[in-house]
Amino acid sequence: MNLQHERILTLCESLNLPFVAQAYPLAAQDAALAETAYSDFLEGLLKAEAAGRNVRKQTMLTRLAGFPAIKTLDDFDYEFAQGVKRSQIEELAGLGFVERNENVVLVGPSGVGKTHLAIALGYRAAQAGIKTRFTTAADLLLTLTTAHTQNQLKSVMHRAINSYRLLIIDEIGYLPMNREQANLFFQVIAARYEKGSLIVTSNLPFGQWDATFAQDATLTAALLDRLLHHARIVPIAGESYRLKNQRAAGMVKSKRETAPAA
Ligand SMILES: Nc1ncnc2c1ncn2[C@@H]1O[C@H](COP(=O)(O)OP(=O)(O)OP(=O)(O)O)[C@@H](O)[C@H]1O
Repeated sequence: MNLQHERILTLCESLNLPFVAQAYPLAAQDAALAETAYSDFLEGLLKAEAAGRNVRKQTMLTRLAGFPAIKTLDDFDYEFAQGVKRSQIEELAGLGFVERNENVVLVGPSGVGKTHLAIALGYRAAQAGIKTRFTTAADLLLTLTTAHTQNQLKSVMHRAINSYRLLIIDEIGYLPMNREQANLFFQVIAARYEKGSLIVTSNLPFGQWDATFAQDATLTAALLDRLLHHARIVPIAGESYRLKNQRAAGMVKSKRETAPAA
């Protein structure tokens, strides 16, 4: 414990300053060579600690979000996605909608980039320090029905739904729900209403949502009312990006080619 280096490392550990501990030997050497002012040296070390903590938090929030893959807005091809306005997506990327507890609804056929955009916005949020969670409608329902049968709905609603500032629910519309599932889903939307942001994706136009929600037109109307009251809707049209290469190689026909002649 006689070496100053060891004493500094011990102090950094007890004061929880891991990034100062990491940065200081080189920073001290550089400062001695450059005859840096003591205050600049200290500021540099504190900046290293702040930057290190920020990266650690971003990594933790990205892991916590449970994205199935990382997709970014830089990877998104706006030329391909029909109807998506770059200006609208860039405005959403500013994350003001999360501050205002508003929702984003991405609607369009399979493969047009709804999940890609939802993840990209969620990733932005996690990078900005916002507690975010990605789930599919099917996984969410499984969690909720299990909690319901185990009489733990309240605590699971808090842990899996309300504790996140941004909740992404992917693929609404692919699985028809029974009445109990539709009720549970309604509770999620109602619990988040004006309290936290949602990004949802669906392949179904809103007029067909009752087909998913147990054919219950009243419940579907109440759900859409809450979801869409403060929402930005992003309609996406066009062909599936997944089949882009096959179409280009002539292995799959485009929608235009398969449409009946007018
Ligand atoms: N405009 C685009 N630019 C770049 N990649 C895209 C674009 N659209 C889709 N992709 C890619 O194509 C694949 C399918 O897209 P995605 O899963 O986002 O589609 P989706 O609309 O959610 O479809 P589904 O309803 O079937 O889930 C992903 O790998 C995604 O990154």
